[in-house]
Amino acid sequence: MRPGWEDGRVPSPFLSALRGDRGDVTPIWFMRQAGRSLPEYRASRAGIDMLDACLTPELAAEITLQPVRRHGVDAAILFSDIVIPVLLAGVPVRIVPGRGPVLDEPIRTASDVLRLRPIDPDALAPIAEAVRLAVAELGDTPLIAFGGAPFTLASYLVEGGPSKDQLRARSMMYADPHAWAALLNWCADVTGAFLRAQVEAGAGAAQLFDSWIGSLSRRDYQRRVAPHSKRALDALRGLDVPKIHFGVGSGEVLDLLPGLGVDAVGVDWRIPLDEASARLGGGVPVQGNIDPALLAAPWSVLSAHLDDVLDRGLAAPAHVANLGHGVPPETDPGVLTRIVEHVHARR
Ligand SMILES: Cc1c2[nH]c(c1CCC(=O)O)Cc1[nH]c(c(CCC(=O)O)c1C)Cc1[nH]c(c(CCC(=O)O)c1C)Cc1[nH]c(c(C)c1CCC(=O)O)C2
Repeated sequence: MRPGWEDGRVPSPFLSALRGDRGDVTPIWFMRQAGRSLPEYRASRAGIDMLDACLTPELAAEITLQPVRRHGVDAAILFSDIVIPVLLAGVPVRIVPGRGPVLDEPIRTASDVLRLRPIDPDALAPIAEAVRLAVAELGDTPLIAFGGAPFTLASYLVEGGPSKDQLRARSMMYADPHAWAALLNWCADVTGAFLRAQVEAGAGAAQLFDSWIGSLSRRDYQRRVAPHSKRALDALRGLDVPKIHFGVGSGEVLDLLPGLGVDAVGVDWRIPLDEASARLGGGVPVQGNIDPALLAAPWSVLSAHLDDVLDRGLAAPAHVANLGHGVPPETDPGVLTRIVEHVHARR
């Protein structure tokens, strides 16, 4: 009998791929699959603030399930946000539609950092409950836990909102290295607690998102950021789930990422997967890297791109198909369903 079949459950192609086993079918899910591209999401969210929705377990679970029902993807990802643990640790943050997380009082000085408090584990109860509700409905489809990497979180905290090149955050790294290290440790600990709560409640895999990693030099990433990302992932110590690192613009640091202790690496659209796999040393499962810009292209153009991504993904031990970044809100959801069918039909 094949391992994993003993208990009568079908082994998940997604979890197998993260462990390095290439099955008959390439698994697929989409970053930001739960969101504005879905009419059922817009209906569920009508009149409800984004962060309130994340903290309402029944609603968060329902939104988590929507893309699985509609597209037949191989994994769900919890409907939540990277700033939820920041909010639950008592830092006022809101999400401005069309912009992203905003803080009216950014964290910029050593004394701002000193005022940050650890997260109270009880505050994570609504997250754990949302995970339990979603997992109960998902059956054999695994749920992905996620968190924001310390650098991406710190960038929002220091800048007070989204920024072009994270200059203020990168300046703090040199202007006050001690405050910087303390801030990144705090971010690692809150995001680590968020990840751990999701996995303890039943998530089957975990992904760390470092959306702003591409603004860092290799040297700064290695010395002043990567140890904190590792600290966040180390919060999952003792829990047997595969871990994925995803960063936007991470090409120059790709080879450093397996050193964080992850099982698989997500790749954005900028470098082809065969090149990414070579940079990773050839032994690491990859995830990605359909260019979101092609979602609006004619199907012949998009499907040729999908085939190219799948062919190049063969260079790695295993491949989880995904976009190179999140689903744009204006995406036609029918295109996403068609991509899932196309990827699943290829052998
Ligand atoms: C940087 C970042 C954030 N949040 C996240 C990241 C890392 C990944 C990335 O780079 O995209 C992570 C995130 N945010 C959300 C998820 C849910 C799971 C999923 O992928 O489906 C995940 C994994 C829901 C969300 N998070 C957000 C939405 C949109 C809220 C809405 O519908 O109004 C969703 C579905 C809000 C949000 N939150 C954030 C931004 C930039 C925005 C977009 C603001 C906007 O364009 O309106 C911060």
